[in-house]
Amino acid sequence: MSENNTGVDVAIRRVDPEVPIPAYGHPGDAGCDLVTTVAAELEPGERAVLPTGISIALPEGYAAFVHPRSGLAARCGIALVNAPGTVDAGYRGEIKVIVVNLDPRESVRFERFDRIAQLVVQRVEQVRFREVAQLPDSARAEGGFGSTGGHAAVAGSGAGQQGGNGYASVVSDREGQ
Ligand SMILES: O=c1ccn([C@H]2C[C@H](O)[C@@H](COP(=O)(O)OP(=O)(O)OP(=O)(O)O)O2)c(=O)[nH]1
Ligand SMILES: [Mg+2]
Repeated sequence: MSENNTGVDVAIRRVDPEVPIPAYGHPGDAGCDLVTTVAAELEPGERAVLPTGISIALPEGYAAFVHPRSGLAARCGIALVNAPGTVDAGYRGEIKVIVVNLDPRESVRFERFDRIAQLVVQRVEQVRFREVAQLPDSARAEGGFGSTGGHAAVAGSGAGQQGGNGYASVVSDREGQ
């Protein structure tokens, strides 16, 4: 593990006194790994909220994002339900990681202090929304959701209700949830 002598100071408190302070694996890495402080076994399709043993105080104008680890995703099918999880600058609680086992057959076991996710700290802006009757023109305009083409075929996508872009559309009437 390399020392991080540059960058932004972030106050960290160990909720679990034995947890290692997160560190960047290599100079220039974007994320530092988070561990679980509890052992857990996830059956296929099961999810869990795992504690990391740390809380932090980010400076205003920053947020931290809890990202998946690609090795766990590729080897075991572990994903984060809410990826990337957002840690607000004002949050002083313990950072938690919402993992899910997407492997259709194998269960996955984590031991205490296994690395389960990575934390990426970034500057963020708060904006002022200024309502207008018409938005300024742009090259993309309202194109989205595959408008540039070249996407993979979806098996069975011929059936069901289709939007103008060829994707089945799911319309929810559950507003404001
Ligand atoms: O993966 C995550 C996501 C969030 N949090 C913490 C930090 C964050 O500041 C707080 C709230 O997260 P979020 O805003 O995503 O959740 P919410 O469901 O909107 O809760 P709230 O109403 O408290 O904002 O929970 C985590 O520890 N891990
Ligand atoms: Mg929120």
